[in-house]
Amino acid sequence: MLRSLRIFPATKCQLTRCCSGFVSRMRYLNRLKEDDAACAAALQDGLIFLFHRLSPLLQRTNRGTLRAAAVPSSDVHLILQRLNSDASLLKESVLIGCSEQNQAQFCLDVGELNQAAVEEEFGGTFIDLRKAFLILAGAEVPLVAKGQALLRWHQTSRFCSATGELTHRNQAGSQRVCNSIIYYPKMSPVVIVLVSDGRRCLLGRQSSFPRGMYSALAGFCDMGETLEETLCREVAEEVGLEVQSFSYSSSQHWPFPHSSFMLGCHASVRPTHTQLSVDHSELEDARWFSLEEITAALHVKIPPRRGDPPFFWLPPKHAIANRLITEWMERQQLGNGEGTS
Ligand SMILES: NC(=O)C1=CN([C@@H]2O[C@H](COP(=O)(O)OP(=O)(O)OC[C@H]3O[C@@H](n4cnc5c(N)ncnc54)[C@H](OP(=O)(O)O)[C@@H]3O)[C@@H](O)[C@H]2O)C=CC1
Ligand SMILES: [Mg+2]
Repeated sequence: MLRSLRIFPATKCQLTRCCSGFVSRMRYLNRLKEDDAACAAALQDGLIFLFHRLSPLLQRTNRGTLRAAAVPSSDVHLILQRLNSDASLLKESVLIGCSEQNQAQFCLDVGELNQAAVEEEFGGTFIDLRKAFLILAGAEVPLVAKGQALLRWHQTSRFCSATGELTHRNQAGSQRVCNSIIYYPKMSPVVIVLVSDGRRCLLGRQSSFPRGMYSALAGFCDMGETLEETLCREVAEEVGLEVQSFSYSSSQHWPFPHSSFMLGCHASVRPTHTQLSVDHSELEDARWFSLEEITAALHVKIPPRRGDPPFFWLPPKHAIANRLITEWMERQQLGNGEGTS
């Protein structure tokens, strides 16, 4: 069996950090993680993405679209006071990034407050993240994903699994400590792979997906597995195919189900061995799709509205599955569908 790994040329925005501020921003963020006083000071001038029981606050823009609300910390402080909240709530904010203007970005879960009252004060709505992911676009999507993942981790890591005692977080929220034991946020590695036979690509759907949505195949890495072992095993398990070659594309953090590190790949199977044997305990359906079908689906507006005729649609633009499918389509259009595509 041939199993080769090729690295795709990185896109400009991924690796060419030509703006000189990048290094200073990264060093600033690192300092905020290590220095509680500096982080507390940054919080006073920071921007906060609000959540209520892990659902992000979305506000309507002037153009009628929805976007995740990044609220100045001083405004959050005033509104929390108006809602009679304990001032210590603001300190529970977790550091998630730094804007190009060097303004620290945080997330905060106000789940202990009345949801309707907070929504009214901030002029927005808390929306379940899975639904929000189908609506949101733009640079703040990864921040919202990271914020929810970190908030979830803090909410489920309050006790030390060795001693049973309470753990304590640093101001940035990048770690929790019990005596000498330090806990860091955890992610599960997942391989996501777009399989092609050179002419068509393979998509599947789980019964839990929204109606009509198909995506690339994905699976969690087992302990001790390499990326390539997981990829070949998952394709064999889920659709009964043997991968001939594959190439790495790119990666993404994904907050579901509990924070996954998605490693995106393309894989090819022999055009003579494309008969699917779908494991229906894992996938409701899996099918080969032509270039024409994929091109049309990439232009469908999502999520479909109630009453729309049944059609298949693809994950949103910011999902790595969409990136893999778009890459495949572009290479097919260039007539370069052979090899690892
Ligand atoms: N960003 C994107 O574009 C996409 C992201 N994804 C993500 O990839 C993830 C993995 O894909 P999926 O097909 O579900 O994975 P798998 O094919 O590995 O199947 C999921 C099952 O694996 C078991 N499992 C093993 N390790 C873990 C772990 N660390 N965490 C949770 N379950 C585990 C569970 O089984 P049991 O409960 O029986 O133990 C679970 O139900 C999905 O959760 C989804 O969020 C998927 C498609 C697109
Ligand atoms: Mg799977």
